[in-house]
Amino acid sequence: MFERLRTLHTAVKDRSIFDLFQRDVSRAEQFSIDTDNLRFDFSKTQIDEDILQELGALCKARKLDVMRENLFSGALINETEGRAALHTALRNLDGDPVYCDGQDVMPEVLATLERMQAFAKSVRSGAITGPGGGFLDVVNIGIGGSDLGPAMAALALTPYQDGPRCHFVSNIDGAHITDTLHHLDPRRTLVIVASKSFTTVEAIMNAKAARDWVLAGGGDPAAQFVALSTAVDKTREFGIPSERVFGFSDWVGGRYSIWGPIGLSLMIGIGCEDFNAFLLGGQAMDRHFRTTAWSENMPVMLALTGLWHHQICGYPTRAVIPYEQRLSRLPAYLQQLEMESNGKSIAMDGSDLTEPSGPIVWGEPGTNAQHAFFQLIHQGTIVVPCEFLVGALGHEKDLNSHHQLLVANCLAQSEALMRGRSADETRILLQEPGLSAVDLERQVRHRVFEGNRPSTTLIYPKLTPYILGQIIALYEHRVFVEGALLGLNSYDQWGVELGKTMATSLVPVVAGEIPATGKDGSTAALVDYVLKHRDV
Ligand SMILES: O=P(O)(O)OC[C@H]1O[C@](O)(CO)[C@@H](O)[C@@H]1O
Repeated sequence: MFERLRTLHTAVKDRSIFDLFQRDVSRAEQFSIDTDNLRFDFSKTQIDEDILQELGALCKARKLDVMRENLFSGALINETEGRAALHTALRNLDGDPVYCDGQDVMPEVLATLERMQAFAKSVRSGAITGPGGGFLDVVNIGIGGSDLGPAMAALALTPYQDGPRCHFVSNIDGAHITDTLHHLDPRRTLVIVASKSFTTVEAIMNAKAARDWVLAGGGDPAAQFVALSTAVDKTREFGIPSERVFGFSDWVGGRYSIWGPIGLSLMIGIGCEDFNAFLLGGQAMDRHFRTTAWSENMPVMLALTGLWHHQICGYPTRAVIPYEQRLSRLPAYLQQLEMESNGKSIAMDGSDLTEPSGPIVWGEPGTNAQHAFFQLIHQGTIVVPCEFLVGALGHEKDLNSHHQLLVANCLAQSEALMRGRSADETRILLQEPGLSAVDLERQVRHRVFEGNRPSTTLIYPKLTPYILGQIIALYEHRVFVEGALLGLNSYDQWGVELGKTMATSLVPVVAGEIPATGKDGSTAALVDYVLKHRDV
């Protein structure tokens, strides 16, 4: 499918990216995309005009415009589950009709949003309280898409946090809920049980533990529990009153759900106005994605740059490095968004995928990452394309020099990765009296940077709710484009099922209730180890 692109890659792979800038003074402008004060710069890559043309031809051949329209218009693009993928409707604040199965989904979306707003306002104002008084803390219990989105965004938007403190419990490891609830007041804590299916064992088990904690502390679960789910019958069984349940439809995928009820903790933390700004940012990116030609379309170019590096150049992973401490959960969020969506080996039509699926995505915030794994990124034998994110301004006005140093570091990394440092340049730096020629040469070899390592930079004015909304929607659409070009379904996740089933069957084995009969030698020996060490 990508033969012509591979031929182009072979032709250009050894040329100097840095030289491309010498030859074309407009390269930075030409290979950057702006929308609504966000800039995506992909000029520090090997992509040139010919490659762009070919990538554009690929979009055309794959009928990306038709598929894009299917996404927005509620077609059942999640074919293996017979569902639409309509998360964009959750931020369609104008309420223009969006039809799914012949029904306009917008009246219900907007009504739920209004209910969420009324509830969030009452919690924030103290009109709704726990038995001990106004809520001081909100604990969101959920995992995967029912955790990563609000947890990532609540941290990202800390400067806007002016409501009760938000906490997130996801792991089945009892340490997570224990350490979270430890300092909280069981009579003044609001517990939000977030689970699309309301069957996920981690969410339900932690919710039960939280309920026990509330009861033991003299609280009242009926007044302190809220559920966010598509499974209203199951929330009822759990004992959560229907007026405290915020439902959504199955056309919202877990990892795309932060825009609706799953975002309730965020809404309570930052307030309705800022949450609205977050939705507006997402909506602005939707409009841009839906209406802009490929060559000027930010999500498309982000996806195509990723496709160029992974599927064509063969770089197995991509590092996401936000120079923004508050985006430290973004890499984890993107790992679910990208790898759960596009980590597939079967195409939509049931055939084997003929091209590599989506890449491994990983990362940490800068500058910390520089002092950890950047050695490998600069001098290792594996090329890791880096995706930098940075804001022109920080929120800490009195620490402006910190921010300048942060930005300088971000720009320095992408420059250093591209330019490298030659042996001659290194030799000059190392010259010192008394250093023998042999020692000098030995040192030089270790200190040379071959450079020519690609990176992109997403730069924004300042991390506001609106900008965060733009960024998250940008990445969502990038996943859609990559999935569409590969011909796979980005909206199911069957690959997470097997491990869940096996865990269920192993519970009585690990509890020592039944023997490990039929298990492989390694699993049986590990169970044996656990049973022997249980009382230590
Ligand atoms: O919201 P739920 O139904 O509890 O699911 C949580 C997460 O589990 C997954 O199904 C994967 O196991 C994710 O797709 C989802 O976000």
